[in-house]
Amino acid sequence: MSLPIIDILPYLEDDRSTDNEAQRREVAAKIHNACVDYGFFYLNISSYVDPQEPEELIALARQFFSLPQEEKDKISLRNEDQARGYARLKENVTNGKADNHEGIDWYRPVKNPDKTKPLWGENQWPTVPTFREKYERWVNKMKILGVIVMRAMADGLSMTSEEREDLSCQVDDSFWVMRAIGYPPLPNDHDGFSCGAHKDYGCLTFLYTDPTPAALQVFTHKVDVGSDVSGLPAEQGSQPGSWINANPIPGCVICNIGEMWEIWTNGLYKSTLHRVVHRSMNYSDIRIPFFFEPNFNAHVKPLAAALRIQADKPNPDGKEYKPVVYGDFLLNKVGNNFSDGKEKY
Ligand SMILES: O=C(O)CCC(=O)C(=O)O
Ligand SMILES: [Fe+2]
Repeated sequence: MSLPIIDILPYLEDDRSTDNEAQRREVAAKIHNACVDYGFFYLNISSYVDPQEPEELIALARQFFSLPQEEKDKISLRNEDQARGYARLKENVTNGKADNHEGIDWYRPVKNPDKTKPLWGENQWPTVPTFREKYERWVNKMKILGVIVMRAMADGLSMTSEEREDLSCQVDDSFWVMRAIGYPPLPNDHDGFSCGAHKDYGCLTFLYTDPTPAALQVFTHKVDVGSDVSGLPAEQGSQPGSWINANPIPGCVICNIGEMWEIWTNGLYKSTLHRVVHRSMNYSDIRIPFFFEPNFNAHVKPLAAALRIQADKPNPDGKEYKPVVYGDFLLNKVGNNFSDGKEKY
């Protein structure tokens, strides 16, 4: 069983011929179905980026992670707002357990930075030559891709042009996050995870990775797919379903939706649990997710278009989704992610 593969090409083209319209409708429908069924899909972006470009980013991150610890600590997030910068191995915590990874996070720059305020500091960059310019170029491309995929998703929900405009105003100044992660292999007798099961909290994640297989695992509610993952703790509580591997596919990023999409669609699209287990190899697995998020002050609430769909087919779990301001939701989340918890704020 593999997640759907969707080529974004028709949404990149400027021509609005009848052919292109039909292709766009097909892409929008595929994304809609993937979001209802899995909350995850492969997005083929080979006509949007040169495949060499993300490979260079992986090589640059590998170069940084192989530096001596004290070099890496020079850009520690502890110098800044506790979020922007380098986090050592096991400094990040998911579900109360230390993750077996190190990483660097960069967020959308803010006006009047103040590192005493959560998330409001400045980004820190490795001195590895060309690192910053190449990552910044990728961030710009992924931001544009985010807007393009949002347009396709609005079409997939049959939104009116006014509704589309209203949604695009919630993401036109995305409070994005770029992350480079290094996962050293888990020791064979280790019962934990490289990154514990979690949902992403924002809007859209575009994940590019080195070719290491069997690292990212995705939880699917479908019970009729044989799980290709065994011998690990359940982590999903009592929910029925299976964990499946999401191996990298050349030319694609792995795309998943975060909790904001769950609210926008009143639970029609589910933000999906995923986790990383990297073992049995003798090298670090390098992975570079980009998180396309709503604006910091976006008011996120169930969209009329999703409620129209649900009028025919109500949300089976009957849960009521409450509106949130994205920035407030984010501040609450990041406070929970590091070893010393909320106290640092
Ligand atoms: O490294 C991966 O494959 C996934 C990382 C991830 O889920 C995250 O950073 O939110
Ligand atoms: Fe994630």
